Amino acid sequence: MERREAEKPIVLGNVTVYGIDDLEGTTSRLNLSRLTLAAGEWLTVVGVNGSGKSTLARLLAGIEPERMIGTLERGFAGENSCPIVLQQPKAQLFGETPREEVMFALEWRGISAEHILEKVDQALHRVGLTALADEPWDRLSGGQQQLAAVSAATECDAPLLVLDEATSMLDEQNRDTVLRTAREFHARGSAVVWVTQRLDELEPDSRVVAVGEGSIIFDGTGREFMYGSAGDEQGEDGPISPCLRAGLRLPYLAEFAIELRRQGKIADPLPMTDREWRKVWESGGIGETTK
Ligand SMILES: Nc1ncnc2c1ncn2[C@@H]1O[C@H](COP(=O)(O)OP(=O)(O)OP(=O)(O)O)[C@@H](O)[C@H]1O
Repeated sequence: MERREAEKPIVLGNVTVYGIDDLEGTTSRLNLSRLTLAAGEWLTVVGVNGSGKSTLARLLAGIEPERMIGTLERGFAGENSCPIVLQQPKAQLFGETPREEVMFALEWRGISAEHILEKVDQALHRVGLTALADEPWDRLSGGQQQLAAVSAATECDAPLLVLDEATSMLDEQNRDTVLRTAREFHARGSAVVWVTQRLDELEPDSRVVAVGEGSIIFDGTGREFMYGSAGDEQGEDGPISPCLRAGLRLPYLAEFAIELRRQGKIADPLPMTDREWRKVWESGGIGETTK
């Protein structure tokens, strides 16, 4: 790909994705006027069940549904569709076992035969699947299949990786492993689309898009999504949280931060991370807390 093309964003313009029989009707699965994704960006997509997250994630990965109108410029992602980890991993697995799955990914990446076996072992070890490497899929749990799919997808050398609720079947430890693996992939310069229902996975300064009833209802930082900003509709206690507008429940600690702000005990920017909360406790919970 030419250098200039590799720097262009993905752009979705005036996109509507229709449901099964309603191309002539008024309902749609997704309807947005414009959304861009820059090379190397990390984008978290949130929203309630059925809001359109997966439809959006697939589009960003380059998988165009049949009943779609609008434009999809692939920019830095190029013409090929990108690796995507689906909520139900079994639908996407090519190989018969975790080892085969990762091996195919490495072959696709063009890794030479002499290095492949060692790299497959390392990849499976990273996600804790060494002992299950040669087991057929029906002897693995849904979560273990999800780990194999993540392991294969992150071994690819792609400009974009899409993970659609890739931790939905995982316990806390494996969820951390997958999040870390995705962050390492991102640190190598690729863009990542991370679809989640778990608001504790949001980073304060990272971009979040919220989807509601097929529309983009928020596009800003994680902190703005949680706590609102000056430009948002104001309630009695400050800005109304876009998280609530998206129909999602605020995490307990976020509710607590808003209550402390209401009581005048802490000020914006409200804390989100463990480190920021620690500063609140250390400062006695009053005044400028997160800077
Ligand atoms: N293949 C399809 N054909 C027609 N409609 C579909 C198809 N897949 C999904 N839908 C509908 O499109 C809407 C958005 O679905 P989508 O899977 O994008 O939502 P989601 O936010 O990812 O949901 P969840 O969190 O439950 O996975 C839903 O109303 C769903 O019923």
